[in-house]
Amino acid sequence: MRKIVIGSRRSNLAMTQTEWVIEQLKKHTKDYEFEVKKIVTKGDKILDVTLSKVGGKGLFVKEIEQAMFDHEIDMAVHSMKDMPSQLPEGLEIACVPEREDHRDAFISNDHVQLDDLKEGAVVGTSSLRRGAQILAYRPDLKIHWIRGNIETRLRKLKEENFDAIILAAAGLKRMGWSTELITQYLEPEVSLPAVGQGALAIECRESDDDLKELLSNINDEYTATTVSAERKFLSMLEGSCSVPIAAYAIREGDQITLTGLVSSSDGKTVLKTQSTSNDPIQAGEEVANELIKQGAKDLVEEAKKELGEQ
Ligand SMILES: NCc1[nH]cc(CCC(=O)O)c1CC(=O)O
Repeated sequence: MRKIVIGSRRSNLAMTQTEWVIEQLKKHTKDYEFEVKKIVTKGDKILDVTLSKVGGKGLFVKEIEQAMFDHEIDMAVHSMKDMPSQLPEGLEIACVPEREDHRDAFISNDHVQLDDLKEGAVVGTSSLRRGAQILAYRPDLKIHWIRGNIETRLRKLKEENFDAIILAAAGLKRMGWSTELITQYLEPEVSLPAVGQGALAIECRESDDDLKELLSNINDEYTATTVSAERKFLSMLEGSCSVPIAAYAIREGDQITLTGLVSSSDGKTVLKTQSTSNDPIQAGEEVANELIKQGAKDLVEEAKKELGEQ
């Protein structure tokens, strides 16, 4: 009997996601045992600055990937949206289970709806993407940065000077938190989600054929296809963790429709477009190329310059 060692970040969300994957895998096999090994990543240690300033996405996965190369662990369960678009040689996303809710969740004190927040109200988020889209929708609001895990942010909403915060609905649902906590779901028309939001990425060594076969049992075709369109879009806008970027794809029949967005942090310039194709990669390329034509790379360059100056 082979033992599969799974690396996980230590946060409650990461552990819950890892335990969920183990439960799913156990439905398909009795030939494996599973062990979870907690790994602290740089992203878990740096909590006082916005992610874009400390190096963006790779932060939550690097140490975990190293442990895979070192055979200390065999696989890892990540939030898809924390995954860089390029994986290191030798590792792969072996499966993508069914996506949880893709939407952002708006949570306010006293359950005041976004449209009803008083002028100048303060919304807490650590995401450039959420901040920019909220400002595009309600330019009068103030965005204040808030970091920490889900529990910390909910506590800060009550204890600090925030009128509302925005979190991924998926995280709250996975953790089994009451959805009554959520004042309002923000549909993609208001807040287009992060690439891969609500989906998981299960990563392992490319050479581990037995494990890959086991993992294929919990792959969800629909999620894998739509997320691949979103990630192709992301990969074509390099350096984009310094700029608000969002994408969400759906599939109807064999047609994939991808919506992509790149904007300035203040929400004043928003580039957004949509493309439909039966090939997710083509949809990703078309949306990226159209936004590049509209000036997306200039927005990325401007944002990088601003970050450098701070
Ligand atoms: N960046 C942190 C992170 N990574 C994944 C989730 C939530 C779950 C998901 O989107 O899959 C969160 C928290 C949040 O954005 O509120």
